[in-house]
Amino acid sequence: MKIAGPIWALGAMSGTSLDGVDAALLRTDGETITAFGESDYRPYSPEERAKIAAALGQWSDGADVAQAAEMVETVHAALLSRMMTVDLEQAPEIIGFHGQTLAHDPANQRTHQTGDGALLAEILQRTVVWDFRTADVQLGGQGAPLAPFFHFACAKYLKLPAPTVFLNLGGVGNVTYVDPSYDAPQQSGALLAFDTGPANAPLNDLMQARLGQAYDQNGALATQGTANTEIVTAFLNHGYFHKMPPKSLDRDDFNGLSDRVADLEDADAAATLAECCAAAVARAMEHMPKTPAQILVCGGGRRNAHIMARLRALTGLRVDDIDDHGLDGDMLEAQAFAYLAVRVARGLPTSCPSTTGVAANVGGGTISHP
Ligand SMILES: Nc1ncnc2c1ncn2[C@@H]1O[C@H](COP(=O)(O)OP(=O)(O)OP(=O)(O)O)[C@@H](O)[C@H]1O
Ligand SMILES: CC(=O)N[C@H]1[C@@H]2OC[C@@H](O2)[C@@H](O)[C@@H]1O[C@H](C)C(=O)O
Repeated sequence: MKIAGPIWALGAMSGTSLDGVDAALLRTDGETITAFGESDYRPYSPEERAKIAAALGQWSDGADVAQAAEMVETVHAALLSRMMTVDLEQAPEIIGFHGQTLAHDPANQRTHQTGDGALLAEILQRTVVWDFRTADVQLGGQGAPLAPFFHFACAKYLKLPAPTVFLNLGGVGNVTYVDPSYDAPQQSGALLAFDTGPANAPLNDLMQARLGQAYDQNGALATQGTANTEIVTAFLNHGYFHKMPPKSLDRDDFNGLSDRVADLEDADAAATLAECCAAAVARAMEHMPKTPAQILVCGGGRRNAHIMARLRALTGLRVDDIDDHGLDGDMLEAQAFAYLAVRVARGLPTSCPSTTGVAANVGGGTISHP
């Protein structure tokens, strides 16, 4: 498809915290953000979440994966078709569909996002770009994170005057260092991106197992506890923290962490897991090329006041909720896949050596027309 100027694009992301699907409209030419549009969120029911959980870690199309795929496709089809008519002035010409990551193993050049974008193109009668990560891992990259090119565009949109770190606190945490003095994201020095470590996933698992709650609302439980320093120190000795970036994680790479807090009281266990999340981010800051002016936090974890306070204490930096700068911190990932869809359609790169460690710039993504 020919893209001569800015168009409306619709992006959808089903993240590693398994909470639901975000969808957002963005007007862009794949380089500059022209306007942010409507957005919506469709939470997964406990039964739907259980279907994904049953398929996590699987690579082949057995019964669990087939059930998860069908559910992910059905939920996306309903949400995206609603979004396509939410405002006719924002009718999208293209859709970026991430799908749901079930497994991620870049060392063996494989990553698995479930959900069939070709099927969605048929159902929605619109061009769908999907399978964004495979090309990158096949060329030796991490296949993640992919939001960094969009973070670069956001830095330009916000006219940020100095290097800034975008921090996403989802199930897993990831950072993008952006130097906005560069002209394009793929220029050497413009970006450095990688996953920091586990963020909300272990805390969510703890809350679900012990209290039947989806997450520690506002960090209320963690605030009442004391972090166990021995466990945090052992956590920081994990091999992942000794690797140089770019590097990425699977949701369950730190599964053992839950066992380590098994003997702690609820509040102390929550405080320990929150501390691990914040300490991993603080460790990540040691890799930044220059001290950033600020950390702008997006993703649901920015609502955990306890984690935000610990980030400020451990990094000594200004740590802001990105909403305070006029963006919607819940929708950055969905917007990112809208943005990346347009880039793929234009043949522009979506990752580069400093964002995924790939050997050369890559434009990942499969394009399916209806
Ligand atoms: N009010 C809140 N207080 C504390 N934590 C919250 C709050 N709201 C959301 N969260 C946390 O944020 C999580 C959702 O974050 P988000 O939607 O950014 O994750 P995701 O997109 O699934 O993950 P990823 O970025 O890893 O793909 C919830 O599972 C919860 O842990
Ligand atoms: C393999 C995979 O799905 N990774 C996710 C996950 O969730 C957060 C972090 O780990 C990040 O690396 C990535 O998602 C975001 C959207 C990204 O690619 O930028």
